Amino acid sequence: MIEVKGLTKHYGPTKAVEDLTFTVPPGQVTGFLGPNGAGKSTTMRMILGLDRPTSGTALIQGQTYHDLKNPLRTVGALLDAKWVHPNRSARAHLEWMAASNGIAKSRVDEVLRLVGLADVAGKNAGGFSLGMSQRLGLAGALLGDPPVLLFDEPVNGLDPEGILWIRRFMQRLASEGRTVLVSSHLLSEMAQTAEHLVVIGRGKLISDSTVQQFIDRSSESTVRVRSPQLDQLRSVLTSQGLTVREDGTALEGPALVVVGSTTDAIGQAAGSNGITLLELAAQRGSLEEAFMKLTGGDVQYHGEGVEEVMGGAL
Ligand SMILES: Nc1ncnc2c1ncn2[C@@H]1O[C@H](COP(=O)(O)OP(=O)(O)OP(=O)(O)O)[C@@H](O)[C@H]1O
Repeated sequence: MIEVKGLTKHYGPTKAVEDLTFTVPPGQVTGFLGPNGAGKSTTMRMILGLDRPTSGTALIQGQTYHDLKNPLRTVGALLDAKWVHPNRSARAHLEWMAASNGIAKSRVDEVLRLVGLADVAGKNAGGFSLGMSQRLGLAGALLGDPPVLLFDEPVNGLDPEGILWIRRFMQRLASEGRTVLVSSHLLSEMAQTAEHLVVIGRGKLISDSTVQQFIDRSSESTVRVRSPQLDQLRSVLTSQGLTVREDGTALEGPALVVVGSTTDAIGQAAGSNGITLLELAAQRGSLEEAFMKLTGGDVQYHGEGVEEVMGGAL
């Protein structure tokens, strides 16, 4: 379990992380989501004792990182896959890590097998593709068989096969009862990977819920309706207290968009008032819209490029 309480980090005038409080429970993948510059890496670095908080605390299994007696046996992390020594083989790299942390050499072959690198264990890690480097990073994180794992943007730059592999691997680690925190700026990716979602923007907590709750709460459900008696239908619906908008995008003729109702309720209301319906369709806001709506005001890089940053991300 990871417990973050009032965590704050200021770099001069930059408030990278501001009073963050959330808990990462074991047994499920928790997505840590936010646009670029939201403060995800800074938060993870503070959890791992690599950055000192301005205030607040981050506990791993009830202790700060610095108080852990056997850090590698308690928490594993994948922050930057390319930090391995370029002239070392994958096995030599892991053996060096194991030796400096009092971990048995036999564990090295175990983790190489776990991440599917057993066949290339003797090859220079410097020549590894990004996907293989990520696997080696994972092997390093798993050396101490830790109950807590942190991954910072692990699928960045990977091909679809690599993404699928990492996603399944994280889910497997969680199903073994481990605490898995994985950061991403991709809501669509997190929706397929995580069960629990902590969303931040500009260093502040925006949402802490299940992925489904986040989607349900933030993406607006509407019903689109067409009728030859549109004015009559509008007054019936507004008299029931519903919010009704014109649908300007309709090619087939005028249509209404009704907020906060269901196709059943609207169909009944139309029927009991003798109104003919030509179309009655439930519409769900997309995940992308939900994320934009919630973090839109919190995107750090306004102005030029924001379309690219967000559009490319989602
Ligand atoms: N060492 C530092 N010195 C000054 N400012 C920093 C430092 N590290 C991070 N920041 C600033 O803190 C903010 C949060 O950065 P951080 O890297 O944690 O965000 P992030 O959500 O991980 O984004 P990304 O996905 O782009 O890495 C940004 O404004 C960043 O410029």
